Amino acid sequence: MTQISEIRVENLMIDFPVGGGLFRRDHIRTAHDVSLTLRAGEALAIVGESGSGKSTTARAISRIVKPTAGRILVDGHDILAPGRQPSRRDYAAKVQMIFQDPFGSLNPVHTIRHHIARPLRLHHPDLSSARIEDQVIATLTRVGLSPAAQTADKYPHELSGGQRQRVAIARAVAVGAQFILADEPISMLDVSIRLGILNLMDDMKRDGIGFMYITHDIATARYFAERTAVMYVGHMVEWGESDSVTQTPFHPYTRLLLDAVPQPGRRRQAQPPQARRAEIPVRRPDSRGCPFAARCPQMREICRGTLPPVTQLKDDHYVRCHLAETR
Ligand SMILES: Nc1ncnc2c1ncn2[C@@H]1O[C@H](COP(=O)(O)OP(=O)(O)OP(=O)(O)O)[C@@H](O)[C@H]1O
Repeated sequence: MTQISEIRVENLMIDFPVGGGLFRRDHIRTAHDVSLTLRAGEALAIVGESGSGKSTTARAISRIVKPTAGRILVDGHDILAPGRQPSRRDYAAKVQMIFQDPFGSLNPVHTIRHHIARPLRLHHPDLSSARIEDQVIATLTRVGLSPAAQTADKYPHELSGGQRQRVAIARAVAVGAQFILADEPISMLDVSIRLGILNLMDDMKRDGIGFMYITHDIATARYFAERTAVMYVGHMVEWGESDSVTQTPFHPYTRLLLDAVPQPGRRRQAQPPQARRAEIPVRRPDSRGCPFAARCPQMREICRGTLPPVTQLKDDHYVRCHLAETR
């Protein structure tokens, strides 16, 4: 299986039709000009509140959702271009999604062995049963589900939430995932076991697996991901090296997210009233202005009418904010 070293998303736009009659359909814009790069052995965190377009972006990369515009380049090859599309099965094996609720993706009537062995058989029809069993055991051991033979005999309901998420990761690895798009993989787990899953994914980075880590929690993004992109209503508002984005945040929305992170010994600052009151807006293809304007404590007149351009703050730190233009 050829190795993918980079998945680059360029200027992705995703619109969904909503309501309306047959001929006058309205659209909402879920992703606007999203550009990002996933690299083998690294994690990119996508951080933002509900509805910011994080999952839709991941679904476009995994080819579940067809983008309205933009390019997805896998090692330079545009997989959306006519005639250039890789086989769905091959791509799906290499680029896999895992979800918030691992129970939802496991079938309660089948053992863990079945869940790992079935995709292995599907993707490697030439493997003997003995080899499949060896791989099931090796994979369960690799994700920390030891003793693996005992775990393999169990049913999903006999495992804890953390163990089930490990099974979901094992299943992705078993079929040869090179990139894992992890959509809030720890948010439903007990706080005490979240770190174990993040550490497991961190180990897998060292084996060359690339991650897109979708989260509401900028604190775990900083812990796990080399790079972080903050999204707000379909727009990337700030991105770059995680340390730079989280230690020297520029965008008022990033600062709001960081301010909401509890820190021992620090009293939470009072948030500006605008940041608390405004509704999260719905964006349409013809929406203008900065998506965060209505909530922004530093909103200026230009923010209402003009989408801010991208400003480079440092070597690997970018922001879309009018305030950055007049620094
Ligand atoms: N198939 C669809 N049809 C119409 N609207 C959709 C569709 N899929 C997603 N949306 C809308 O797109 C917006 C972004 O959704 P998305 O799930 O990508 O956000 P998110 O940042 O991942 O949020 P969450 O953390 O809640 O999953 C939401 O307003 C959602 O309702």
